[in-house]
Amino acid sequence: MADSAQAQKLVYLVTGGCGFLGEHVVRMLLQREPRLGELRVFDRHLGPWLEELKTGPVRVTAIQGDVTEAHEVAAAVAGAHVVIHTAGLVDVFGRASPETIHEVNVQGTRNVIEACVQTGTRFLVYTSSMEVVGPNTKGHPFYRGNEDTLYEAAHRHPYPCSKALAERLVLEANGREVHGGLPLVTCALRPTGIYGEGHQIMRDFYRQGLRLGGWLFRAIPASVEHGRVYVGNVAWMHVLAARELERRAALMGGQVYFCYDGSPYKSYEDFNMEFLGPCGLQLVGARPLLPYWLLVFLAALNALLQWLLRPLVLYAPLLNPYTLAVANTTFTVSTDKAQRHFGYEPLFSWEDSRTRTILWVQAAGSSAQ
Ligand SMILES: NC(=O)c1ccc[n+]([C@@H]2O[C@H](COP(=O)([O-])OP(=O)(O)OC[C@H]3O[C@@H](n4cnc5c(N)ncnc54)[C@H](O)[C@@H]3O)[C@@H](O)[C@H]2O)c1
Ligand SMILES: CC(C)CCC[C@@H](C)[C@H]1CC[C@H]2[C@@H]3[C@H](O)C=C4C[C@@H](O)CC[C@]4(C)[C@H]3CC[C@]12C
Repeated sequence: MADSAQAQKLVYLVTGGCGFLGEHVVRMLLQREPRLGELRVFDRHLGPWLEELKTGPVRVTAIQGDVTEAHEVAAAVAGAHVVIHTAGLVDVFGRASPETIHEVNVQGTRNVIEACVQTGTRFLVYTSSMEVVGPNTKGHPFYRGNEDTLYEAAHRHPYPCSKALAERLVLEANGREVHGGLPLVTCALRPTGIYGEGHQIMRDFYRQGLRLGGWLFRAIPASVEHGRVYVGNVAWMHVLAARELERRAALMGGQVYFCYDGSPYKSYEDFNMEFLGPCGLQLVGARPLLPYWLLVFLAALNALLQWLLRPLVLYAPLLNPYTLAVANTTFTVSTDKAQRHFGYEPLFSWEDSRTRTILWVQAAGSSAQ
């Protein structure tokens, strides 16, 4: 990645490249990264859609592997110029054990860093999460905050704990000497709640609404703002950050950036209705139908049932004390740090993001996608 080699073709590795965000990053790199020479897609579960990408001008290499296996990660990283590490176990519902979440998100990230150091890969972009900051368990609002806003980050749930630890590892690795003697340059991107094509929870809400005859019932006050960002813009920010890390190493190295775009500030449910409404669903109630104390009780009951039933069956409903706290606490960002540091501007307008998501929900809701 030197000035004299403008035309040099680069090898990129995307871990978790077959996930919701990962697929968008992969496709975005192929569309928008002119210096891409080879794209390695590393995932535990490879998607069949990768096959169609192999016929294009850029060499696409699919690698089935596990980030918790250091030797598999090292083999995939060897010879790559840039790593975008987006693989992670996203579980706030109690499907996986805390140990497994830690293993994938923390040890997996450690393996990626060590692989970069051992093999001489210098540029690492990590997909972190807003949950590294909050919402915290005390329900403190984070109202249109930025990367410098003071906030009491108090983590107890395994998922945000693991993302916070992994992010710290990535940031602390900035400046480490990699094989060949040059410094590693890292940064972390913190998306809020991502939506868009491939968003399984949105699809689940749509199907649930259809089952209930087209109705969804308000649970959270409309005044609680929940930050959301379109997946295409999150992918674009990853591509830009990866591209600019060398030229702006001194500025960007060791930095965190919230992922943002022009998506409106709304409650979780009102935001979902931007897509589910045009698909024929209605949200009943200007106010929550159930009192909050009852939701707290139901969430606690779900947690108890999950624990009691665990030896027999996995019971993992959407509502639990943690998801209720996240949905019921204002957490929105307003920042221009990524714009100032590496020229990020959203690629997709809100109207475009909305239209693309509606078309996907309509198609996904009626198929077994
Ligand atoms: N979805 C969101 O709203 C959101 C918000 C902020 C941050 N994030 C972060 O973005 C990243 C991607 O999330 P997503 O929503 O696309 O989730 P996802 O589950 O759709 O994608 C994660 C991918 O990682 C892969 N993976 C999991 N464990 C692996 C392992 N041990 N080895 C190799 N690959 C493995 C999965 O197979 C999957 O393809 C995660 O790091 C997540 O923490 C997501
Ligand atoms: C009506 C509610 C009580 C129903 C519960 C909704 C709940 C499942 C939703 C609300 C907020 C969602 C999280 C939020 O968008 C941000 C993230 C960050 C990311 O790193 C992982 C996903 C996650 C936790 C979303 C999961 C689903 C949540 C909790």
